Amino acid sequence: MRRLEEPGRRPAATPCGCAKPTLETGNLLTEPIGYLDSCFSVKNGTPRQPSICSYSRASLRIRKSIFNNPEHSLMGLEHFSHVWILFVFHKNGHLSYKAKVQPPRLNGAKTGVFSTRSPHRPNAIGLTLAKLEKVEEFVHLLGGVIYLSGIDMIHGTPVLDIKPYIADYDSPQNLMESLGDLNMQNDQHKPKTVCQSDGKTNGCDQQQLSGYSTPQLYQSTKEKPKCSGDRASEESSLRHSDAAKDQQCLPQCGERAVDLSVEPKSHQSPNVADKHTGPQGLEKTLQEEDTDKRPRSEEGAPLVQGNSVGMQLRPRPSPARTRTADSTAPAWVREAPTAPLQVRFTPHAEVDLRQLSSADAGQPSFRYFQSAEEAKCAIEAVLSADPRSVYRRKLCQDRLFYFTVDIAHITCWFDDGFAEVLKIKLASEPVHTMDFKDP
Ligand SMILES: C[S@@+](CC[C@H](N)C(=O)[O-])C[C@H]1O[C@@H](n2cnc3c(N)ncnc32)[C@H](O)[C@@H]1O
Repeated sequence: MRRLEEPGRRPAATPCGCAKPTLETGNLLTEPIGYLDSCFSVKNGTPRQPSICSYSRASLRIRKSIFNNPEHSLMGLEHFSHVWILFVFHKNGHLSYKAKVQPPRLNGAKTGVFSTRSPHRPNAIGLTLAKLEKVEEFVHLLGGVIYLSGIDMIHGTPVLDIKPYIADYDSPQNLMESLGDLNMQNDQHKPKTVCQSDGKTNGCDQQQLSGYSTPQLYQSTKEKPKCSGDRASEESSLRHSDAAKDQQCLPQCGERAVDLSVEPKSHQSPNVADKHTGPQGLEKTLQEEDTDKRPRSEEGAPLVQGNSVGMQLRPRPSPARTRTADSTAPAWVREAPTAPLQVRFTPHAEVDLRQLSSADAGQPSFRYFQSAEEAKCAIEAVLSADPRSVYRRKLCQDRLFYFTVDIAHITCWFDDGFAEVLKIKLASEPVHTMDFKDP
């Protein structure tokens, strides 16, 4: 039986003295899901990033004690080509509270720890994108094993979690209507503004401050975000548009590369998309895969050498899978159970939104959004993707749906193929920028 609380670890107390559950405070007591068997035994010589050596190999046996039904934990993972591994830099000796570090590439110069991948960090947590070579299900009394390549972790590394790499979610190229698309269409290559504060005075250059001179996180801009009034129809038309036309089009800002799907190539299954770039340098492209020169088994699968792993790679089962230029994932991660919804605003809701964003009449204005248009885009994006739970969508379709974003409390309803915003009011508890303040 797992112990949830260790002696000595106390849940943090609230100002009123009551104990707060550890998850609420972020004081997580970690329990490694397994310890890595790695081809690297010591830090010295271990690649500094996974992309450096795609043949560096490791395996991870999942500890059975972690789950109630351990045999299920790896289910479905074999459909992904890459995984994120979250781990502890256990050979660092101690946690590091140095705010500046000297990454090797800076050749002796220092920079802030959060701008680096340094192993010396306050929580000693590492993040590696590795290629998933094989998944071995749980057998009898033994925990399941995953086999990885392209790793930068040493033997014995405690692993905290595994998450699938999903190009649609994890690659900035595939982000829909990112803030960058909305606000920075013309200054993509400009360095970001950095404010340096000595704690007493604001050390920002006045020019740089222009966007931050109010207490808001963001200040309104005059720039109108390019937010399509009807994303749902845009998406579906893009999806179904003729391939030749698609191929001539390069994705514009705000468009999703994923939507410009090309006709599947003859060797691909129909739901395979060959569009995304992904973990660079980690995986071979489709073409390269065919010219792989590694030793092969009789079945044609590349044979992996290496004593700790000693495995033979088999072609993974490929049910409905979506393939990007560099990674694969099961099709379900891209195929939402429902088509994107059209989003409408009643005239009343439009007025509400304008009122909410008007800075006059003592009305608080948005803290995160830069304008009413941006707020509208955000609301559209949220609703278009149908934020309802499956239960609500299937069994309580006629219920009003509420959510809060920034200072806006939104009331809407759904029907076949659309969501309609009925009312937008000032939220009684707007989303705060900081829930936990420094003491
Ligand atoms: C620069 S870190 C990057 C790790 C990860 N990709 C990240 O960005 O969080 C990689 C280096 O950490 C060191 N390292 C790997 N595993 C470690 C462990 N378990 N404890 C301490 N250091 C480790 C090795 O020297 C390796 O070269």
